[in-house]
Amino acid sequence: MRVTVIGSGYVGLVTGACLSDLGFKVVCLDKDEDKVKMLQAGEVPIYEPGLKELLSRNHAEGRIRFTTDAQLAIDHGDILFIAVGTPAQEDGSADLAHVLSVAAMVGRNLKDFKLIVNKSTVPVGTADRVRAAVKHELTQRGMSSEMFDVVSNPEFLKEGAAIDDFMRPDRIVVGIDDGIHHEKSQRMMGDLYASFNRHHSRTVWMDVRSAELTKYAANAMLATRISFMNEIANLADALGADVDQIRRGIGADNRIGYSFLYAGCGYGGSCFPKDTQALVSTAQAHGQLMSVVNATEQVNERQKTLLVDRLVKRLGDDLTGRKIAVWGLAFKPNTDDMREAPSRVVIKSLLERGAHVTAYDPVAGHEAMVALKLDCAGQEALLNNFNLVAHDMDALHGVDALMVLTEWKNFHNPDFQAMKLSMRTPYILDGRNLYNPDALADLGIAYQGIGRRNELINLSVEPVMLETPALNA
Ligand SMILES: NC(=O)c1ccc[n+]([C@@H]2O[C@H](COP(=O)([O-])OP(=O)(O)OC[C@H]3O[C@@H](n4cnc5c(N)ncnc54)[C@H](O)[C@@H]3O)[C@@H](O)[C@H]2O)c1
Ligand SMILES: O=c1ccn([C@@H]2O[C@H](COP(=O)(O)OP(=O)(O)O[C@H]3O[C@H](CO)[C@@H](O)[C@H](O)[C@H]3O)[C@@H](O)[C@H]2O)c(=O)[nH]1
Repeated sequence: MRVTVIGSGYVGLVTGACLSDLGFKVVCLDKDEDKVKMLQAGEVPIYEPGLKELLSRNHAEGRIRFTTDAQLAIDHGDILFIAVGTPAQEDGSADLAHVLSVAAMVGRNLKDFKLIVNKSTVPVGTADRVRAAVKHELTQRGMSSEMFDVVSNPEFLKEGAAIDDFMRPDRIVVGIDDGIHHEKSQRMMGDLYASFNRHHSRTVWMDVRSAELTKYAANAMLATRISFMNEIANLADALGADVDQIRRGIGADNRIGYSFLYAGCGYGGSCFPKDTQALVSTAQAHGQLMSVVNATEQVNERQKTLLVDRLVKRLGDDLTGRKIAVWGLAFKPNTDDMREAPSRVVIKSLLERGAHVTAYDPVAGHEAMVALKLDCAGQEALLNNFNLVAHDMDALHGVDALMVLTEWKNFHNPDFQAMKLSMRTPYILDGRNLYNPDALADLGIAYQGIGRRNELINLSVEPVMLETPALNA
């Protein structure tokens, strides 16, 4: 069986690389010529651990190719994956333009039976729309409209751990509807994922609509856990309790489990924010309420501003003359993805208040500049007060505070003594709860985590007063 993957982003490239590594002959199609040229030259346009090695090995062994040639790509695969973006529109609903344009392109190029597998995250009913778009093109060409099937196979990989997630899935959700091709489609999907089902079946078979909704339900559930813990953390701060102890206390209950209970400065990324919005939007369109998911989003919006609110409480609303360091820009470690990263909200807010921001991220610096330029469109002067540095310690010279926004491994055990010497005021706002509050108090570093008994912890290190009294407001 041959595989074509349409869309060479995080999901498409990982899918293509992993399936080629399992022995399938894969063609990856993308409409972005620059991206395809890079891939053909052995470069990888995104940062995802292990991806470069996997692609170059399978490319060298002739199992994976990259192209912009739609006809070649459609001819190649027995299975055609759709893995293009489904970004949020203004009203929160998913933009299906890329998915439907791929469907039409498939219909224009189809010559014999193909199984179209939708891997993009799409609202319920999208498979029907894909089917209709392909049929429309086939009918235009006077061809049989029965020479394809559409199944749903949502993807559950996490960025930063994408290859491991793909190669060792908890489950594989496959939605297939009744119809003349049902048996054939089920057999093809079974063959495709046979390597993952050897010991026990990880495939959960269902109908297409349920599969489409399963993806949103999974992301909304995970996002809800995070927002729930963020609210517990904020309450813990007010009450003098420690959310990390609470996390361990509740995680030990098998019914709850330990995963996705980490409080922090809000969730970001290309999935949770847009998928929760899309779910709410779908529910609205069908006259249903999604109160829990709505609340999850609201809590997350508030959480992204929490660190700035705390800083302002200490230093005043006007941060002119203040220097703030930021460690971590990507929405999570091990990725360069800046989509909906909390750092974007934090940095813009600091710049708008007049602060000078010096930031460091091990890999996302370039993407961060692109994102911040977008965020500051029309207010470009704000970026005069922003600079990126190449080493974490370089961000700290003379700063009034350090904000840690992404839990990259190399931030876990920094040289606190050296940091203290470098900063104007030793004050850390830890958005990912990396540090031990008591240890930092002993070192004489003012510290605020998320839900770490903040009201009780050593904030006795007073902020430095600036020379111009107005700047101390
Ligand atoms: N990123 C993740 O971690 C993740 C995980 C699971 C599911 N998803 C879902 O998978 C889908 C893809 O996400 P992504 O992060 O890989 O997106 P992405 O933006 O990284 O990549 C999408 C790619 O599709 C290409 N493309 C767009 N239209 C095309 C067309 N007509 N023909 C060929 N190529 C086209 C773009 O050029 C781009 O390279 C989304 O629906 C997303 O919600 C993403
Ligand atoms: O306990 C936690 C876990 C995560 N996060 C934050 O949540 C966001 C998302 O993290 P994660 O889920 O690890 O990364 P994604 O790559 O966005 O993966 C999510 O979104 C993908 C796209 O739909 C799904 O495929 C994955 O299953 C789902 O975990 C990040 O900002 C994290 O910092 C927390 O704040 N606390």
